[in-house]
Amino acid sequence: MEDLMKLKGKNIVVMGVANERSLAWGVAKSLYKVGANPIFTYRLDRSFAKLNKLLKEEQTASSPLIVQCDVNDDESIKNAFHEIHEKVGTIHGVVHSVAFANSEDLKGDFINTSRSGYAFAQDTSAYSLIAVAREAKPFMTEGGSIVTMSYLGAERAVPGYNVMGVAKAALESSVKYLAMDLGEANIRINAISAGAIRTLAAKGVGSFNEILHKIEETSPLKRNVTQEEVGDMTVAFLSHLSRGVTGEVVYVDSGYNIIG
Ligand SMILES: CCCCCCc1ccc(Oc2ccc(Oc3cccc(O)n3)cc2)c(O)c1
Repeated sequence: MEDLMKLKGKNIVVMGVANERSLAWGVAKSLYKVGANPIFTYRLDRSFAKLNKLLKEEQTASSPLIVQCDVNDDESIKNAFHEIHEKVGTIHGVVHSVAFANSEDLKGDFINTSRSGYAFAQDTSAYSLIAVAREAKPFMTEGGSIVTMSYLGAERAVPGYNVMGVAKAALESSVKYLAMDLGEANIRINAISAGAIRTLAAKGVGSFNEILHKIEETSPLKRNVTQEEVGDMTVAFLSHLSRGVTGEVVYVDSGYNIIG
């Protein structure tokens, strides 16, 4: 069978697995399906524990590399990518599935967003992609692909999404500016804009349940999307198949975003 994806044995850094519901874990499962070699980064110890448990259940061939990385800290990002390069050599892809905003900034009126809350959401959810791309680039000597996760709230005003929507707008614009810089190194960078999926993070966003129901009623496919569907489209963006695409945002949302 022709190897269309060309991901066998490729080193893909997956950032942001917090538990079995994380989008990043969906990406990891899709990467195992195509024989790639995921390397994981985590922030909190409880994520490290969850990751180890998930990987044991997944019966992965060799025990994968897991590295601590706090995306609010440039030194931590630099050290993480140096350690990854030391251990696996060339990096062929990076999945950035990391974001955070204070819960008080994810409900009520956006106009009441604090200066510090706004800066923290931007730093964690948007600036972190720039820092990750900068630190990964020197080790992506064979070219490659970077994928980040966004949401419709980057483009539309979605009640409750508030400060995270503005952070995702910055993230999606950063994807285009980073595509400009990374292209000459044959590194592509794109965003997946995922439909609402019940993750640990989703618990922090007000009006989440209403949105899930609305997608079932309104979207062309009349259903919500799954972690696996997001994982598969991310792998497509990491693979040879999307080699002509960079600076793009693709919606994996049952088509919800196209409906007026
Ligand atoms: C009202 C919009 C409903 C659909 C929201 C879909 C969604 C779900 C989760 C998303 O990812 C995060 C990540 C961190 C985040 O900040 C959090 C999460 C939990 C607690 C907390 O204090 N902050 C909020 C959303 C995301 O960007 C988008």
